[in-house]
Amino acid sequence: MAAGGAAGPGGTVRGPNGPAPAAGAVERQPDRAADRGTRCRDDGAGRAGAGAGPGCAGDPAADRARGDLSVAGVVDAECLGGGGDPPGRGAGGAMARFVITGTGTDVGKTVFAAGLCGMTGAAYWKPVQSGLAGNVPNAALTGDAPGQHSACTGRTPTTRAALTDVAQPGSDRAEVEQLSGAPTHPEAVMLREPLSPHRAAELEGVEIDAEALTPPPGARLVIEGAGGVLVPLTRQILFADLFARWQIPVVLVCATGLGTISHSLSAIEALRARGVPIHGVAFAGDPNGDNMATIGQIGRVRVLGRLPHLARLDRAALAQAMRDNFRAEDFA
Ligand SMILES: Nc1ncnc2c1ncn2[C@@H]1O[C@H](COP(=O)(O)OP(=O)(O)OP(=O)(O)O)[C@@H](O)[C@H]1O
Ligand SMILES: C[C@H](N)[C@@H](CCCCCC(=O)O)NC(=O)O
Ligand SMILES: [Mg+2]
Repeated sequence: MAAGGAAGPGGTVRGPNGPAPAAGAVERQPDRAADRGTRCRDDGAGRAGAGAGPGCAGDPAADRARGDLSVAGVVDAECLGGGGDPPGRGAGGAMARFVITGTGTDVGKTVFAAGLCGMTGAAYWKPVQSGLAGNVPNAALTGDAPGQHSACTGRTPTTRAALTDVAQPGSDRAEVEQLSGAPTHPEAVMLREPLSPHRAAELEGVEIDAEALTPPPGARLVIEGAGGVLVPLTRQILFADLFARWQIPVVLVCATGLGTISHSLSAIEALRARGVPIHGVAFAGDPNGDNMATIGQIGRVRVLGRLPHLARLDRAALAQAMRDNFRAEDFA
């Protein structure tokens, strides 16, 4: 069975209030820093100097908007002459399409994607979802042979979940609808086991046709990958390869705590090696100004903000946290 294609049956998009309008196409984006004229001077001490433009450390409004970033002296890529990757803004500001990827699974991509959809009015699409049988990784399910897998799960290998215009409980799509009310596109591929898509697909006898995975139309779109940047879709094609083909700017969601520097810089290198445009990094987790600054500086990426852990995660709290910690104009 081959699986793939744009946004499921008919390329439809649904929200709580019914189908949303769809228009537009993917296009390569011009340089945003030049567009905004916001490159900043670095004073040599890792902090933007006087005259820093909006969006750079040293700009009081930007610092306020980014919460603790200014405290640690974060210098974003624009300030260091980095951040030269193509941005998420198209000619005339008409297009705002972003891929949300991350350093790994469970880093907070779906929650950030929901927040971004809520903040910008974008629609959401997750092309490939694995783990509908329970989004909890289970080492016992990673056996090589389908027979072993079957024995571990105590049932015969599943068939691919039916594509539906209604978000499936437990899917990232359902979580985004709940947390944002955004219109969502059906997944192109849904797989039951909480495994890398290539393996979940093999266990179900599904052949993922990566060539056929084409983003749905729409000027405002947030696309979420599965797991981290080098997760295999098939044994030949990784998510980063797909992003390179699409040339849609990615936002890399990174943790803030110990271990994130190497994970984040590795992901950035992998994306750059494939020519994937990086829009910036969105952090998720507790404050850690130096980790964020270090990743921004060494990775030459724009630091877009940090989404804190929310004790009560609901639509209102997420919308408020996005307003407090990110700037909508950075995603315009
Ligand atoms: N800011 C936050 N506040 C509270 N809980 C959060 C926050 N961000 C993420 N979580 C929780 O952490 C878990 C993992 O987050 P999330 O589902 O967004 O990860 P993910 O990167 O999308 O993973 P996957 O690779 O499976 O798509 C979820 O239970 C989610 O509700
Ligand atoms: C099961 C997870 N939740 C996720 C897939 C994560 C794959 C991680 C593979 C790896 O890096 O080892 N699926 C998904 O986002 O649809
Ligand atoms: Mg997710």
